[in-house]
Amino acid sequence: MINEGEGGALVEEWVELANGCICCTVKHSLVQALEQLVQRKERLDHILLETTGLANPAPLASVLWLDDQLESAVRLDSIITVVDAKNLLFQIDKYRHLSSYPEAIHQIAFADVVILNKVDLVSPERSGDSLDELEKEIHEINSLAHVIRSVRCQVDLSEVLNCRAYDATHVTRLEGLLEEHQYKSSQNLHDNNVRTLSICEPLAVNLDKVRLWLEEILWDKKDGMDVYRCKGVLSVKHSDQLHTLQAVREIYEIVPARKWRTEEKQMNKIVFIGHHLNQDILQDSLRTCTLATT
Ligand SMILES: Nc1nc2c(ncn2[C@@H]2O[C@H](COP(=O)(O)OP(=O)(O)OP(=O)(O)O)[C@@H](O)[C@H]2O)c(=O)[nH]1
Repeated sequence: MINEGEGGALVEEWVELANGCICCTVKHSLVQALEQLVQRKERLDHILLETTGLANPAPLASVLWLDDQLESAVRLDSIITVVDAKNLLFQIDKYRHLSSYPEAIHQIAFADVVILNKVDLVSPERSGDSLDELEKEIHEINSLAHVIRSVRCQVDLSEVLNCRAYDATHVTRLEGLLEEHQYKSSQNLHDNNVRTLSICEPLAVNLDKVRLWLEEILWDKKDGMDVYRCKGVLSVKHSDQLHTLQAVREIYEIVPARKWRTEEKQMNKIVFIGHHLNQDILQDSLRTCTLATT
């Protein structure tokens, strides 16, 4: 980190972490280092953490999100993935018939914002290579991601900072995402691809049952399903509150966010991003959470 010291001199400061990749071995010391940094600075607006191009964002996202729940001074705002528009299709095509996925796919799947960069290198005339096609590919993996096209990553900062993507009480944004998802996802991929799908249930659910249901999916990988992220709104029995649901890998959070409005149709709507997702199993098993406890 480079700062202005006394008399305008530039001062370099280092926070040293034990040798290791921040996405796995040193994640806890990273959080401590971030907290120290915040305490030492008078004013720090944002921290941008750039991982290596081969990092899987999941462990880091989980640990920062968890830390946020522990009321740390540092909170996870959003995951931003920069995609090379020239090479994206090549990367995606490589995995189509494989059972494992390159990190490029994980990084799109976990992203809240995707910066589709180097758009100047994509020719709009070539069929199958247009920017719309690229956006469609991204949304088939993750229809909740906000895609911004750019050249040399020149983007409006308001689109990438203060997104509050993990803020359970920021319901307006979440509802907007769930609404947009309907138009973006084509739902025509095979079940074993990394993709987004959504389920709806009009009847109110039993909260304890939903927790067990979710834990079976996220922790036990019910029927081989592997969920990366999950977002949704819940209509909970005996509650006048709209509840929000968020999950990153095994960690999830369900919180009351606001009162249902009288004109609103109360329902459960949940979007899953992951692979081997089975819409029928998810839909049917959620329905059992609406039944009375026996
Ligand atoms: N035409 C064009 N070139 C770009 C754009 N963005 C970056 N470049 C060039 O692409 C080359 C590689 O840069 P990046 O893709 O940013 O490199 P990177 O993968 O982030 O590299 P590391 O940070 O070292 O991992 C450089 O020569 C950049 O000038 C863009 O939008 N359009």
